[in-house]
Amino acid sequence: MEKISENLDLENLLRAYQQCRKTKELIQAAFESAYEGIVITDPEGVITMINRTYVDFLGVDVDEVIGRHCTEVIENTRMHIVGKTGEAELAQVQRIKGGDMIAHRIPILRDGKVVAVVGKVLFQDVRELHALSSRVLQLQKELSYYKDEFLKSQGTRFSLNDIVGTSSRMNQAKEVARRVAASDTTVFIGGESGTGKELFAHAIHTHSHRKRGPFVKVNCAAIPEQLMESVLFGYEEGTFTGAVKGGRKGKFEMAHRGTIFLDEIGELPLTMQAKLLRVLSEKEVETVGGIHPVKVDVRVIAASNRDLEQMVKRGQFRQDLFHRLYVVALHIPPLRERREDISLLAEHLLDELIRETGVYAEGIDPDAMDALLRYDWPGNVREMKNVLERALHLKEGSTIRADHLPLHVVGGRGGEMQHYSLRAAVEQAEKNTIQRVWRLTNGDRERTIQLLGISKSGFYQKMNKYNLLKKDG
Ligand SMILES: Nc1ncnc2c1ncn2[C@@H]1O[C@H](COP(=O)(O)OP(=O)(O)OP(=O)(O)O)[C@@H](O)[C@H]1O
Repeated sequence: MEKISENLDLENLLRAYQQCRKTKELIQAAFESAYEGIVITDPEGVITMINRTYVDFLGVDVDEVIGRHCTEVIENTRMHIVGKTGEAELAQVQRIKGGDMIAHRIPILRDGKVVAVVGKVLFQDVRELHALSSRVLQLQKELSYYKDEFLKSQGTRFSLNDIVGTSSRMNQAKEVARRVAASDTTVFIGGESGTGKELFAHAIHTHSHRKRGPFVKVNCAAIPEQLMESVLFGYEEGTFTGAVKGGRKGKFEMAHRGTIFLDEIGELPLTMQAKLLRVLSEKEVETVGGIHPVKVDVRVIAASNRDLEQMVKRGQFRQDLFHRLYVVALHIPPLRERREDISLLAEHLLDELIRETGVYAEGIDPDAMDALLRYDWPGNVREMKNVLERALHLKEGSTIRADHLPLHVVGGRGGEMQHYSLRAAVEQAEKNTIQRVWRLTNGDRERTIQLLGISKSGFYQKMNKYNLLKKDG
């Protein structure tokens, strides 16, 4: 009986020993293959183990260093100190072989007493850490750049907050846009050219539940009639000469789970209007040359600066499509009907232009602002942006002045129709030129007369006429 239990004990012991050996081998392998340098000492600092990474780095042999005190092998080590204090030292900078290392020193405690100290050199040099962290920063920058580009390509760049304007008409339009954004209704945006219809379409998409989906813009006026169907609905491979291999997705499919913005919808030919109506009612598209219709989940926003109602009356626009599109109609008022927004817009656009062009301007002087406020802006916000861009490049000083603005903008003062008068335009040009040369020569009369190529008497006559002597002389 005793013999049997002795055998069993021995067998258990053997199994436990084998298990221990296996574990030790695993630990050894992990220890040796570690990228960091690892050293283990006893509480006094005598090295008991050291891995290959560390000895290779130190340029010593393992056998040479085992049993030696850590201070004899490793510069600036504190393993023996941690052995005494029993307190871990983490992420400490330790200079070894002329480089700054990051070191961890961890005491191993048993029954409250230090039995060993494990030291780890995490990076071979702090510079590596710096390099790594600057690489991470670089990658973060790249990531945010690509995120931004992605959002731009998805068209989700503008929100209602980016639409400048605090006039009651503009606030009303923004409020309607905010309300319709939440639903999936088709929206028609009307308004003169350059009033910000596209901006509103973007903002509605951004405020809708489709914001993570694509925003696809189609300029109906820019697509040749014969290509329109394949551009909007796509085509199958081999449908026509020049067709891309594998076919091509149409704009509707591209906008799946997002928004399609049909700009200048008034320019859509009648044949295409019928096809568009079908897509809107069936929610599926038929690709050119395709057999089966494709289901699409798309919200439609359409815009036009033309009076669609009039077009319906004249038989140029389908009545049924008109009603489909006019579920909600949003009208963006022209700038001349919300003059309160002009100065805010001008300042906003100038800031935007400074960022875009890199040309700096301090601001717009009161005279120039006065001209902007009086002008009728037939081209609306887009025209204002063009006028300011031109002024930004023309200006010699730091602010935008009236004489940097086009004649028809400045000439608009003092009467609605004045800018149509040739005499007024010529006079304005004369005045601007004299003023500019006068400033350029710092008020040097002789030089001004010479540069303008006029007589002395002619000069005084014009200076008086335009009231320039009192102002500048
Ligand atoms: N309220 C606004 N705030 C800031 N920028 C604006 C505003 N309205 C228009 N813009 C800017 O003016 C320019 C023209 O706007 P947008 O293209 O949206 O006009 P649109 O009505 O769609 O013109 P079109 O009918 O010619 O297509 C753009 O650069 C746009 O960013």
